[in-house]
Amino acid sequence: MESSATTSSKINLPQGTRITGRWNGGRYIIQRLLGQGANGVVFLVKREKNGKLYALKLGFDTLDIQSEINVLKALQRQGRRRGAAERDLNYLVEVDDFTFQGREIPFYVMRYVQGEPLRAFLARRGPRWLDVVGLQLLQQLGRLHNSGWVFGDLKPENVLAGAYGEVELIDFGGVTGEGRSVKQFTEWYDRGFWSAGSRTADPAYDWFSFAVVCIHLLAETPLKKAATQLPQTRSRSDLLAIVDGHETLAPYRDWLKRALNGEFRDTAEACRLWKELVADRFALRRRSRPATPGWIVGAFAVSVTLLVCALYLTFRF
Ligand SMILES: Nc1ncnc2c1ncn2[C@@H]1O[C@H](COP(=O)(O)OP(=O)(O)OP(=O)(O)O)[C@@H](O)[C@H]1O
Repeated sequence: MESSATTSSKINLPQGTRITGRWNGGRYIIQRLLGQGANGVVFLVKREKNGKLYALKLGFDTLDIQSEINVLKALQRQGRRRGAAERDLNYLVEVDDFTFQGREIPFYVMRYVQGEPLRAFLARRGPRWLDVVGLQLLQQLGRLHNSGWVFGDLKPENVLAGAYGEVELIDFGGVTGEGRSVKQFTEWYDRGFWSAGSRTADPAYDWFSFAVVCIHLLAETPLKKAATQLPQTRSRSDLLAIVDGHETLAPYRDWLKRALNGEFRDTAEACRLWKELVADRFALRRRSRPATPGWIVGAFAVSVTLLVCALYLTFRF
């Protein structure tokens, strides 16, 4: 049995602690705790060699963290073969063990993603930003799907959004090869939980989770209610009814229904249709803008400019 003093969930490493890799000798100084999940604890660290900031994840369970590392390595290998952007190839920095109180604790170092969880981001910036972050997220999923992977555990906590709505997926613990059984999932976003299909990894599994993420972000109360029903009465039609019945979801209605029913040809089509709905909404807003008092226009201008920049960047890349 594992001693509780040395499980990484119990490790309370203060700022300034140096983590030295047993095999590669990489040295990292802890700056602060970034977060803690089921599989590990993540610190913001500074690499001694170059003074750069990274995120370092110490694993609670050797097998779980090893499977995460295997996926990240495989993604990197595939990316290299396909000539992926340098930035994507540099996500995983290094893998090693840290000796703490006589025990080896596996860790890996990854790019530090500066951003805030999706829910906090939308709460602060407004729900309209879902247009931008949604597209970015679908594009990221598309890249994974093109390489034969499915993200699996898609939920708002696993998406970090930056100042311009650029998004990054974190926590690759649920990433599963297409055709295999999804490794890690969270009830609400899981197709099986809603008796809406299998837990076999396919791109449609991620579209479904993405749709539930949107419902969660824009219509949380009815989702909560539907999710607490008995398993035998809970179904995909509950989600479709929420999509039909809630005005906040109206702009995304057709798209969400297709996602819940797994009706896209592929993720590229899901992206294209999302782009179209965003463009339609943007055009409609421009046409129907009422005459607004000058001071509101002024106050609003900054956030609109940011949103327009983000839309522009999103469509360009
Ligand atoms: N690359 C990163 N950059 C910045 N913050 C990160 C990064 N990776 C993880 N985090 C932070 O650490 C938290 C925990 O990380 P992660 O989700 O990978 O752990 P986990 O144990 O797999 O979680 P879960 O319980 O969701 O499976 C995240 O919610 C996030 O706030």
